[in-house]
Amino acid sequence: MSAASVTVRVPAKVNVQLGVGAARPDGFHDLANVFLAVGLYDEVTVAPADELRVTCSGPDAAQVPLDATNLAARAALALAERYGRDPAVHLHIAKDIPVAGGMAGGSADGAAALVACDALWGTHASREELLEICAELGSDVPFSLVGGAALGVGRGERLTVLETGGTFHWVFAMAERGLSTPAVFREFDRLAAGRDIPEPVASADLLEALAKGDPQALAAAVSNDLQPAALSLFPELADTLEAGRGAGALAALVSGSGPTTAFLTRDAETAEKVAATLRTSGTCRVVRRAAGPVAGATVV
Ligand SMILES: C[C@](O)(CO)[C@H](O)COP(=O)(O)OP(=O)(O)OC[C@H]1O[C@@H](n2ccc(N)nc2=O)[C@H](O)[C@@H]1O
Ligand SMILES: Nc1ncnc2c1ncn2[C@@H]1O[C@H](COP(=O)(O)OP(=O)(O)OP(=O)(O)O)[C@@H](O)[C@H]1O
Repeated sequence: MSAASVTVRVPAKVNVQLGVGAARPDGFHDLANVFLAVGLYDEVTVAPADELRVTCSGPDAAQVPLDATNLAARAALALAERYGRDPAVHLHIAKDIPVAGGMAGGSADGAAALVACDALWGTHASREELLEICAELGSDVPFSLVGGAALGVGRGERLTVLETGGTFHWVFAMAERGLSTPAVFREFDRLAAGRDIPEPVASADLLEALAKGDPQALAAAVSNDLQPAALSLFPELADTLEAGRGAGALAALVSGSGPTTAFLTRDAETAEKVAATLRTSGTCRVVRRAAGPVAGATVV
C-alpha cells in the first residue's frame, strides 16, 4: 500500500464478568460487563481509493462480510459523515480474531477503522467523539478502542477504566461453528422467562482480584450470565470446558456470547500445558494462548 496508508492494531476481549439484567423495552439488556483486552489482534489498514472497499485476509476471512455492513466500513462512513469527508478508502482487515466467537472481532475492526481513518484524514476527533461514534456502532466497540480492563454498564458501552495489578494468562478454544450474539441473548430471555432477574452489578471480589493481579482470586470470581444460554444452543461446549478444567485451568468459561471458551491459568507454563491438552482433546477447532491486559486500538 502507498505511504499514505495507516495501520491500526486492535485486540480481542474476554469478559471476566458478564452480568446480564432483564430485557429492556428497546430489546437490549443492561449489563455489568467487565472486559479484559487480550493479545489476539486484528490489523486494519486504510488507504485512499476510488470508492469505499473492504478486503479481508486470514483463516476466517471467508466468513467476514465485505459490504457496507462490515463494522470497519460503517465506522469509516460514520466518521466521514460527521466531518464531511469523502469515505472513498480501501480498508484491509488482517483478521486473527475468531469470527462470531464472542471475542468482539467485528467490534475491534470498527474501532480500528475509526482510529485509522481519523489519522489518515487528519480529522483529530476528540476521544469523547470517537467513543460516541463507537457506541453508535455497537455495545462492544468502545471497549475495543480503550483496551486494558474496564467495566461497561448500560448496553456495555458506558465504560469505567479498571486498574490491573498484573498480567493474566489465558487459553482460548475456538469452536467448530459460530454463535449469533442476538440469538444467545434471545435464549437468555427464553431461559429467564417467569424468573425475577436482578440488576447486574460488578463483583467487588472480581475487581479486587484484577487490581491485585491475582489469578487464583480472579478464577474464583469470574462469571458469565450468558453461559447457560450459549450451552443450551451449543451443548458440546460443556466437553471443551471440562477438558480445560481437567488440564489444570483455574477457571473455564464461555467468552461473552460464545462459542469461544476461555481458560484462565496460573502462569504462562500452565497455559502452554492446558493449550496442548485442549489441542488433542478433539473438543475444539483451534487453540490459542493470549495474555492480558493489553492496549486498545493503536496506530502501528
Ligand atoms: C455479548 C457481548 O459481546 C459482551 O461483551 C456484548 O454484549 C455484545 O456486544 P455487540 O456484539 O457489540 O452487540 P451489539 O452489536 O450492540 O448488539 C447485538 C445484539 O445483541 C443483543 N444485545 C447486545 C448488547 C446488550 N447489552 N444487550 C443485548 O441484548 C441485542 O439483541 C443486539 O441486537
Ligand atoms: N469486521 C468484521 N469482522 C467480523 N465480522 C463482522 C465484521 N463486520 C461485521 N461482521 C458481522 O458480525 C458478525 C459477528 O462477528 P464478530 O466476529 O464480531 O462476533 P463476536 O466476536 O461474537 O462479537 P461480540 O463478541 O462483539 O458479540 C459476523 O457474523 C459478521 O456477519
